[in-house]
Amino acid sequence: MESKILSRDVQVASIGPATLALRSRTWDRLKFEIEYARQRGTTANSYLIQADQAILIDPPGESFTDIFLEELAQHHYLQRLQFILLSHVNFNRIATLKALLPLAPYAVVLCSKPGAITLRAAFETDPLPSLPARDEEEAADLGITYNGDQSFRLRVVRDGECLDLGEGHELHFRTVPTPRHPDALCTYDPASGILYSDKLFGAHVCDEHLFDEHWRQLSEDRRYYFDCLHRLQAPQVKAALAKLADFPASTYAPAHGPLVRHSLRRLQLDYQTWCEENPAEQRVALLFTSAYGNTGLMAAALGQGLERAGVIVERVNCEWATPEEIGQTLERCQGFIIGSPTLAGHAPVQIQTALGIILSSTPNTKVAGVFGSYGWSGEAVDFIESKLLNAGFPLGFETIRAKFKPTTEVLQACEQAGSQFAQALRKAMRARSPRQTSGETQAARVEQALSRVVGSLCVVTAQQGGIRRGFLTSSVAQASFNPPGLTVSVSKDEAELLTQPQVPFVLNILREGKSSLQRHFQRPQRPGEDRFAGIETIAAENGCPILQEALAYLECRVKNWMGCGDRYVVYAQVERGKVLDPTGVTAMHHRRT
Ligand SMILES: Cc1cc2nc3c(=O)[nH]c(=O)nc-3n(C[C@H](O)[C@H](O)[C@H](O)COP(=O)(O)O)c2cc1C
Repeated sequence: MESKILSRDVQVASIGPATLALRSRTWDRLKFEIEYARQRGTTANSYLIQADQAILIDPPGESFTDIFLEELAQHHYLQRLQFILLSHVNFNRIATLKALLPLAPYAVVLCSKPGAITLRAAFETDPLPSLPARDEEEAADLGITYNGDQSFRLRVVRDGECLDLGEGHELHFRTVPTPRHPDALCTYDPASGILYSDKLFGAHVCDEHLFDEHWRQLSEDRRYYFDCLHRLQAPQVKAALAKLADFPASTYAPAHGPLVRHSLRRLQLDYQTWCEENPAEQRVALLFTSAYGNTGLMAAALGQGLERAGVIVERVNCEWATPEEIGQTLERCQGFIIGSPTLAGHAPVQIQTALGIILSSTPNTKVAGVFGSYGWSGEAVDFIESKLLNAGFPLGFETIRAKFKPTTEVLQACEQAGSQFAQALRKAMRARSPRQTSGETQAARVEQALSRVVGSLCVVTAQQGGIRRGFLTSSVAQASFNPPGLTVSVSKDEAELLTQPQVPFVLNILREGKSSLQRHFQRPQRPGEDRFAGIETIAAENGCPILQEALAYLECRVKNWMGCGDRYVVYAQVERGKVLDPTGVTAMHHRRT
């Protein structure tokens, strides 16, 4: 708990024979880079192998230099450090290296050939402070082989090369160049079964978990990390995976986030799938007008964020575009963002025209976004947002409003919103392209076609013998209007709860973006478990729990049911109900078949 109060620390733990992980942690967003936009903090992972010879793998960047070196010195006599491996070279890391080398004067720096070019250039422009004098006698006392060379020692590691540290730690190096890190190296240690995977298999997440026993909770962060870092270099990542496949690794030790041990095979398969994914073009229409340039500045920042996340942006200044051009652009794009100033209490007429086109001819499956600058009342943005929400468009980011000229913070928020929008778009596109089932049987075709029927995600909550129960369902449909009634399809286990006349229950309709509730109620209830521990609820008038984070709820009473195949269909009448979050969007379940 205490570590959450500290903004930075170094977590140290043994992860294998003679092997320590030193994770420099920050709970803050480390940098203003798109990959940190989920704001889950990050860890810069370093590793220390203390065999006959000692190697430090990947010292962290300069935000951690002092705390890291202080901690490292607690675990190793730095004079005796023989190797420092840089899996890739960046300027941040060089700062720590420059502080470390005078403390570890006998250490040889290892990196790939392209890494050595960067390193030499950095040391030429900003030379290393002179290292303490070294001599063979002192080296011998320390148990180090030393050839008397007084200069900074750099050794280029080639693909396939090995380095024997003793005690079975014979490191195997593989170069894994990508456009973003042309100098990247991965290293396998057979003594521990650890593959030091650098930028592969990581996540920008900071918490107490050293390993990935909570891997299900990491899936979105891992995917986000992949999308930000690797999506645009998928062919090179695929080649890297093939190169590393020979190593029988039992643990991946990445540069960021938890080490991968419990979900190693799963993450391997995920990476292979993500690399294979048809990089379907993602195109967003950025529609705006700007009388004095303020909304225009916001549009520029949003466009930048979208493009950095790999999305094609079609910018349309509605002042100059014809309605046909606007319509055609919207048709080509899977999402749109609309920005407007407020002038005399309204959006300018050109924006009203664009909005009319959207509302009359754009399917509400497209992801939308709203932004704009205003002076005092800002009606235009509110108006556009409410029209889009009422029409059922999902919003890819929370609407952004700037008072007059946007500040640097607002522009940063716009750029970040661009990347968030790209993620929402990707998610929506994935949901709309279900995985093919294998084979071309009639049953497979039926399953695929049936999966196109989507339902809102709901949690049914009820009480049985004083015990509160709840389960997730997406098989809900309105069945009657007067009186209002609905049907829920339930499994045979769940039917026990609802197949009784007049039994009350609450249907909690979930909100898009609240996947924690979904995950919670997805897993089966364990005997004796309080299903609602840690979940905020209030009691409905019928006595059943209402989930406070739901989008809306309906208090229902069972009237009838029938067995249908492997399920029961329950008909219930709705007695009361309320929308809890008028601006939220209903969460939908798109089946993966
Ligand atoms: C003629 C005029 C009328 C305006 N009317 C409103 C208004 O009714 N409500 C409001 O919040 N801002 C109003 N504003 C302020 C603008 O919305 C604000 O200056 C905004 O930054 C303009 O954005 P732009 O630079 O993208 O055109 C008005 C500005 C002008 C010049």
